[in-house]
This record gives sequence, structure tokens and C-alpha cells, in this order.
Amino acid sequence: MDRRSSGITPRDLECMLCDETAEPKTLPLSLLEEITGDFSDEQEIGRGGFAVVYKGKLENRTVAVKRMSNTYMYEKEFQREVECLMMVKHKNVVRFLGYCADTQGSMEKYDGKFVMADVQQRLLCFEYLPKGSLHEYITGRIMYYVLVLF
Ligand SMILES: Nc1ncnc2c1ncn2[C@@H]1O[C@H](COP(=O)(O)OP(=O)(O)OP(=O)(O)O)[C@@H](O)[C@H]1O
Repeated sequence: MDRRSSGITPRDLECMLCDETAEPKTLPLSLLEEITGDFSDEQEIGRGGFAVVYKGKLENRTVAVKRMSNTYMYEKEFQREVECLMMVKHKNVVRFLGYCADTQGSMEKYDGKFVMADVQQRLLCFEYLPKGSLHEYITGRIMYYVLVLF
């Protein structure tokens, strides 16, 4: 795992996609913000129990960026997920490209006083699978047969 993240560009990420042997990397928040249009609604793909998933647009390719919600509650789950993903490499498992664990201090007003708060961002980056979720695929198929039969 390469711990140097600051210099990674969208082009580097694109090169990783082409190189099957490239290891997952730590990715800078600024890169993930850039390719998701600052996590814009237009680039949202879907939502799960713990995260929102966005399209990350590179020059010629697309990746999926999973942004965890309630990061304080699910820190252990995030660490466990990264740990597992780093160990798995299989043709039937979506390819893991890297993660971002960013914490920044921000002055916030609390109880009438300014306090320094930690703002956490926890993200995972995967190869993009263009055919939608299994649920959509199955229900789409069922709807298709219902429409054809009746
Ligand atoms: N690599 C990917 N490529 C394309 N779409 C994806 C990718 N990963 C997730 N998605 C989309 O985003 C949705 C949410 O994914 P997410 O992994 O957060 O949750 P989930 O697997 O559906 O449920 P859970 O919260 O139980 O993990 C998925 O249903 C899918 O439509």
C-alpha cells in the first residue's frame, strides 16, 4: 500500500484502472471532491445503509466513490471494510482502488462559544460497474417478463 497520497491525480487513478497489478492507494480528499463534482447530486449513483455512492469522472473512465455517512458511529466498520478490501483480489469482486480518511479542524459555534471540531471524511474508491444494482437488474427483468406476458 502506497501511503503517499498528496500527488495522486485523476490521470494516476486512470492508470491504476488499466494496470491490474496496481495496489490500492490512500487518496486525497481534494481528488475525490474534484472527480465527483464536489459530491454533486447529479453524480449520485445510489445509497446504501452507511454511505452514498457517486460517479467519479476521469478523462476516459469512471470510478465509484463511496462516501460514508455518520463517520463517528461507523469508524470501526470503515477500518474493517478497508482491511478486508485490501486483502481481496478476485475477478468476481469489484476492484478496490483506494481509500481516504481525512480529518480537519473547523471552528464551530457550540453553546454560544467557538470550539474546534473535527470534521471527518471517510471514503472508498472502486472500479465503476455500469449495470446498476442486482436488485434493479432482477426487478427490471421481472417487470420485463410481466410486460411481455400480459
Ligand atoms: N462500484 C460500483 N459501481 C457502480 N455502482 C455502485 C458501486 N458500488 C455501489 N454502487 C451503487 O450504489 C448503491 C449503494 O451501494 P452501497 O455499497 O453503499 O450499499 P449496498 O451494498 O446497496 O448496501 P449496504 O449498505 O448493505 O452495503 C448500490 O446499490 C449500487 O447501485
